Amino acid sequence: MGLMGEITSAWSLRRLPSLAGPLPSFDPGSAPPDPDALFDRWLADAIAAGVVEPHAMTLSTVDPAGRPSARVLILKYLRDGHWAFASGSASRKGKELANTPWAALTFYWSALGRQVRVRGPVEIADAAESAADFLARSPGARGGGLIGNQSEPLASLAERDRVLDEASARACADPDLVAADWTVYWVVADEVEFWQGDERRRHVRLQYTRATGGWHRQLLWP
Ligand SMILES: Cc1cc2nc3c(=O)[nH]c(=O)nc-3n(C[C@H](O)[C@H](O)[C@H](O)COP(=O)(O)O)c2cc1C
Repeated sequence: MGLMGEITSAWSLRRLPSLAGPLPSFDPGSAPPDPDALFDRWLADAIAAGVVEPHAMTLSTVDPAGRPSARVLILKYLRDGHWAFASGSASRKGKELANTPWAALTFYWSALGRQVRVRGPVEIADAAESAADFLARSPGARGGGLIGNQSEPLASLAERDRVLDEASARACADPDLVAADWTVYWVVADEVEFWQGDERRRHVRLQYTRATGGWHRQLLWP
């Protein structure tokens, strides 16, 4: 092991507070029967608490050997237990999902001490839905998507800027141009867990699992 950084030393890390609060309480008895409704309520609370990018979430996927990788993405849609994000299918995540169409999503809103975990199989939206999502993006974001080589090695930042400028100009010139590999992915949740942290470590975990005709609710040990 090399020299440790001052802040990343075990001593310093232990001194950084976590779940210090004050944190809101969560009464699982008042939770709605449907996890989408509870997520909607918690997202509204996160926005009201001033959480920056409350719709950012960690997407976890696995490679063919079962090795996980994770990265942050934006939640694009939530409909009827289906959670969507958008990305290029040629990216690392796209390749991993093509091989193993399962994913986990994790939200964390530190101001509220709340975490939401979602897991399920992944379905690919039809081409029209992915195209509509792409066309709703800003010209700059469409330019990035048009390049279509996310996760590939890059020679230099100058090359990034040159190719991005050229692609953004194409996106501006043709507002109907759609990136060939742009894909909306739907995680069909079979599990959604709501975790409310507590300063005295009396955390509340409420897990919803998909059951025939609705959702089963279960408390879990924290
Ligand atoms: C706040 C935030 C939002 C992001 N949103 C997206 C997104 O919606 N789609 C996307 O493809 N990448 C997004 N990224 C970039 C990803 O984290 C990641 O770098 C990229 O998708 C490549 O991942 P991969 O190589 O595992 O495929 C976002 C990053 C951050 C920090």
